[in-house]
Amino acid sequence: MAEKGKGKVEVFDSEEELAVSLAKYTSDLSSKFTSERGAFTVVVSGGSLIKSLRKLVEPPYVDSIDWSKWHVFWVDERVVPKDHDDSNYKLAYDGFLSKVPILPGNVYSINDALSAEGAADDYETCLKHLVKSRVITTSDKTGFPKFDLMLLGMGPDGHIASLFPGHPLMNEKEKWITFIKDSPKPPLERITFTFPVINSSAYIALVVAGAGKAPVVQTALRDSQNSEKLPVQLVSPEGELTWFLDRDAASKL
Ligand SMILES: O=C(O)[C@H](O)[C@@H](O)[C@H](O)[C@H](O)COP(=O)(O)O
Repeated sequence: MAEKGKGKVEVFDSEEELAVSLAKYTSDLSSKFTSERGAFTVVVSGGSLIKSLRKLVEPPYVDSIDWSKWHVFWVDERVVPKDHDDSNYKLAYDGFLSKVPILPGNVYSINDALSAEGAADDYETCLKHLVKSRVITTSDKTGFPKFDLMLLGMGPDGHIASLFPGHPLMNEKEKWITFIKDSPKPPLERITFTFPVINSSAYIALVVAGAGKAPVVQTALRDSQNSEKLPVQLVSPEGELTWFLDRDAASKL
């Protein structure tokens, strides 16, 4: 099922099948970017996405992917110590990163000794260095950093990253990374990529499973008339957008 302007929509009978297909998609893009430019920049969210990446750490992908070329980033991170249960770094490390030979120096986690403002600035500075050294490419169109692949979850309210419905951060046009101190989803303090960076991506996968998200999937993919757009409706990458939905999440389409 293809939806003009809203990306490609893939619906799977189960979350298990979704996870199998997501692993193949990610592995294919890893091969493409690794051979084209010797690096693969991958941005992950927190939440249930990490569990849906579980097939990547199993054969055949665990052995066939050239993990040494991966550079891993977080689209959003909670401002907590890295060993805290709320940390998106810890979630990804425990469920994914600790199981594959990605170089520790290629894992770009938040500086957890800083305030939210400080951590956002520090992360943006880190990205600027990586753009300079061409690990991260730049969009010719927007001048913002262009990541090879963003793997994003979506909340039941339609938020992506830490960009929440109706929040002024949705309108940030200049900063690459910003911070929030009044997140409606706990914990309160987070840093997040902004829309200009998210939408400069070469590939974005929106990974959504479960019946609880069916109403917002319906709004995002069927109802373009609502005047105030949800964050997920503003995801519109320069490159390709693919929705990975399980049957429950797609049940209202
Ligand atoms: O820090 C976070 O909360 C996550 O990074 C967030 O952006 C996540 O992707 C969505 O909230 C969806 O989370 P679920 O998949 O768990 O609903």
